[in-house]
Amino acid sequence: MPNTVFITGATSGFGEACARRFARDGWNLVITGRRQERLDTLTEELQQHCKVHAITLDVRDQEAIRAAVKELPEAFSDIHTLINNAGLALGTEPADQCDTEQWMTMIDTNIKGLVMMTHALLPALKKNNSGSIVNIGSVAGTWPYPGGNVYGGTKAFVKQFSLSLRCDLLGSGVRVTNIEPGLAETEFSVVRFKGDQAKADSVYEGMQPLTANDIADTVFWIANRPAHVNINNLEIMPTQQAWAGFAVDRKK
Ligand SMILES: NC(=O)C1=CN([C@@H]2O[C@H](COP(=O)(O)OP(=O)(O)OC[C@H]3O[C@@H](n4cnc5c(N)ncnc54)[C@H](OP(=O)(O)O)[C@@H]3O)[C@@H](O)[C@H]2O)C=CC1
Ligand SMILES: O=CCS(=O)(=O)O
Repeated sequence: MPNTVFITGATSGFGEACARRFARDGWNLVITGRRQERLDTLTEELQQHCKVHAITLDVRDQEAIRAAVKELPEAFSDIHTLINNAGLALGTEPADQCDTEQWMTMIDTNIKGLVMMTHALLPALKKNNSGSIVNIGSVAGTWPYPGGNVYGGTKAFVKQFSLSLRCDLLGSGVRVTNIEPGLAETEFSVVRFKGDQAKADSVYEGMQPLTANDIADTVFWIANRPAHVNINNLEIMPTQQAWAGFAVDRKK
C-alpha cells in the first residue's frame, strides 16, 4: 500500500511542488491550504497519479486542524510524512515601524499553526514506528538580517522546536527534520510585499534563486531515507547567495 503524505500550504510554492513530487512516486496525498480553487485544480491534476484528499484549512484555526485530522477518510488516516510548510513573511520594516498585526499573523501561522498541526498528527505518525516530520524553517531562523525580526524569530522557533521534538520522539521511530532554505522564487516575496510584483521580482534580480522543485526534491529525499536515518537539519542556499559580514555603527 502506498504511503501517505500530509502537506500544509500545498496551493503554491514549496508545498505545491512537494505534492507533485510525491504524487509522481505514487504516494497518497492530503493537501491543504486556504485557497480552495487551487486545491481543486491540483486535485484534478494529481488524481491521475495517486489518491488525493484536499482540505481547505487555515492553520491558524486550531479547531479546524483538529477536525481535519479527526475526519480523515480511512484511506488517508495512516500518515507517514507530515510536511509542515504553510507559512509566510510579512514586511521587512525595522521593528519600531512594523505593523504588529503582521507580527501576530506570522506567529499564529509559522509557530502556532505548525505546533498544533504537529500535535494533531502525532498519534497517526507514531502508529507505524516509522513516520517522518519535515518542518520548513529558513536560513532566517539562524542568520539575522535587517527587517527579518519576527519572521526570523518564528523560524528560529521552528528550528529549536524540531530539535526538541526529536528528543521527545526518541524511541518512537518518528523522524524530524528542519529544512532551512535560502532565497527561493515562489509567491513568498509577493506575499511579503503585499502583492507588489516589481518589488518581489527585485529580490531575485541578477541571480539564480532556488526553485520550489529544488526544495521538493530535497523533502522527497529526506522522507525516503531508510528508517534508521534521521536528517536533523539541512540548510540549502542558491550558489549565488552567502552571508554578509557584521554591521558596525561607527561614531566619527
Ligand atoms: N521562498 C523562500 O525564499 C523561502 C520560504 N520559506 C518557507 O517556506 C514555506 C513555504 O513558502 P513558499 O512556498 O516559498 O511561499 P508561497 O507563498 O508560495 O506558499 C506559501 C503556502 O503557505 C500557505 N499558507 C500561508 N498561510 C496559511 C494559513 N494561515 N493557513 C494555511 N496555509 C497557509 C499558502 O496557502 P494559502 O494562501 O492558500 O492558504 C501557500 O500554499 C513557508 O513556511 C516559508 O516561510 C523558507 C525559506 C525560504
Ligand atoms: O525564508 C526565506 C528566506 S529569506 O527571505 O528570509 O532570506
